[in-house]
Amino acid sequence: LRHGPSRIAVVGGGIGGSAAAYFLRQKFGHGVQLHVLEKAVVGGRLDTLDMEGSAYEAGGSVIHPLNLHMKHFVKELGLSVASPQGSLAGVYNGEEFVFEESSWSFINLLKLLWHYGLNPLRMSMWVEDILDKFMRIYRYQMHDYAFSSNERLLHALGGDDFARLLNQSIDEAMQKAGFSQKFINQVVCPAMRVNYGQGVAINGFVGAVSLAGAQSGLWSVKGGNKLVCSGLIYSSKAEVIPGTVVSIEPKTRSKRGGDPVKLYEVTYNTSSGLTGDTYDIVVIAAPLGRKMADITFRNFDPPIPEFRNPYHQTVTTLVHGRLNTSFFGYRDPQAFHFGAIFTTDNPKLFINSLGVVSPVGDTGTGGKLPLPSAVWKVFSNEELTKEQLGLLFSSYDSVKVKPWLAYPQYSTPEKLPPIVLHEQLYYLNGLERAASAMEMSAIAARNAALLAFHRWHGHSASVDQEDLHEKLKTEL
Ligand SMILES: Cc1cc2nc3c(=O)[nH]c(=O)nc-3n(C[C@H](O)[C@H](O)[C@H](O)COP(=O)(O)OP(=O)(O)OC[C@H]3O[C@@H](n4cnc5c(N)ncnc54)[C@H](O)[C@@H]3O)c2cc1C
Ligand SMILES: CC(C)=CCC/C(C)=C/CC/C(C)=C/CSC[C@H](N)C(=O)O
Repeated sequence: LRHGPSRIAVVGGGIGGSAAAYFLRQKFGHGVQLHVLEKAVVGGRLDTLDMEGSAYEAGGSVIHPLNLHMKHFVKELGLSVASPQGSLAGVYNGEEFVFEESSWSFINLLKLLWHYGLNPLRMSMWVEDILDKFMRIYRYQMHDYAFSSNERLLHALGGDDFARLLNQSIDEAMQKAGFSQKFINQVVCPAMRVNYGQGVAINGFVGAVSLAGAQSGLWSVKGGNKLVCSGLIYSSKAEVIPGTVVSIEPKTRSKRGGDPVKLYEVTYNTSSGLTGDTYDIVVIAAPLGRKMADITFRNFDPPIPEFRNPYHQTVTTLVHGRLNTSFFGYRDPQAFHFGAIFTTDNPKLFINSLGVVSPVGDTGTGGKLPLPSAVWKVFSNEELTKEQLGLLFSSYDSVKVKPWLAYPQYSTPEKLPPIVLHEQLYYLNGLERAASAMEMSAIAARNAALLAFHRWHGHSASVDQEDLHEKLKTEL
């Protein structure tokens, strides 16, 4: 029997890296030394901004009720759940509201039927069907199965349907499924713009995830979602090493009287200069690319190919102020009841969405009306100018801005990067090119930990099994 590895490095301390540390500890046990190398702060794209003494989610904020890994982490770490406050939504096309939610659910139903016929109901069923297939991952992972590529993982969940979704835009996928263009433009497109800052040209899979992100029952972590990352790293007893990984190189060390040992030399930049360490296994949990985790893979034979990995800028702007309702065509502020404004695709619009937000410590007021002066979260592709802020708000006290390289710039056909970069060198964030969400990184993390474990011990039967859905039907 092969000994376990002595040392494992995880590059990146976001939700992907911290979940990887947690699952690696679970699989490899307490004998292995775990390092999480982080160039900035633990949490990555889960972070808060402070405004007037309270903290607000500025990155990943909402979690789906069926995101079972996130749910498990929160329970395991003893954290609490916060439910976002409900507010009335409107869809603005740059000139007028094309849909206005009512506080009466019956009126809403009639409005939806009047505007879009059965499209909304059919969309719920369409998304539900995709979610049902997606949920198979939990059963596979519970039974310790891993996948060596992102394509195989997705194929094991949704077969050719998921492969097709990656090859066509959400616009094409929904048109083919019989949804009306009016519904796609006025309902589906605004959901893509608020969630991914991109329109309906994004791939059908991320489009479906985005629609799931508009369902009811969404939640977040009381105190901030990033608490999950610090909690997972603490519970995995991993050591956080502050440093920017700049290169990884394979090395072979000869052992007296034994077989040569294969290792990876990881070089990283710290405040006191360049340094390095060697590891048996390395898991990269940060998006690779020139503008991202710019890591050089030295002396690999064959070389590790570079893959195109463009990321999209989303700017989060928090504003404590009074909305200028006349910008949205409401002369009388009293008549303006929306707390969430979504937008259709109009090049003249300089925002993707704006909505009233609560501090992370707050469970929300449960009220439906925005306060006259509230904290608004604005998503835009570019930083808002003073003039633009002046157009949106009649007055404001404070503004906080956080630009992100937030999500992959999606296009079709979507090619997914490899998971296995070398024998014991793994890459998590390729799955983000299918869809970026906290749960996707957690799923990729568990898969990488299982894969590393099975490949280390030569358990080939637990990797890339076909027809798992059928095989597991008879298992408890
Ligand atoms: C504005 C915004 C809103 C979002 N909203 C939601 C939402 O509501 N729900 C949802 O599910 N998802 C949401 N997401 C997406 C979600 O936040 C991400 O999918 C998820 O957080 C990605 O986690 P990760 O750990 O894979 O990557 P990251 O969080 O990017 O973590 C990578 C880490 O690696 C570090 N790093 C990078 N390069 C190096 C290097 N060379 N050496 C060492 N460390 C390095 C980085 O500093 C970072 O901490 C949102 C994202 C943004 C930006
Ligand atoms: C992975 C699955 C099955 C579901 C995830 C659904 C989900 C929570 C999607 C949201 C993804 C996302 C990138 C949202 C960004 S904006 C979020 C929110 N509207 C905000 O205002 O911050």
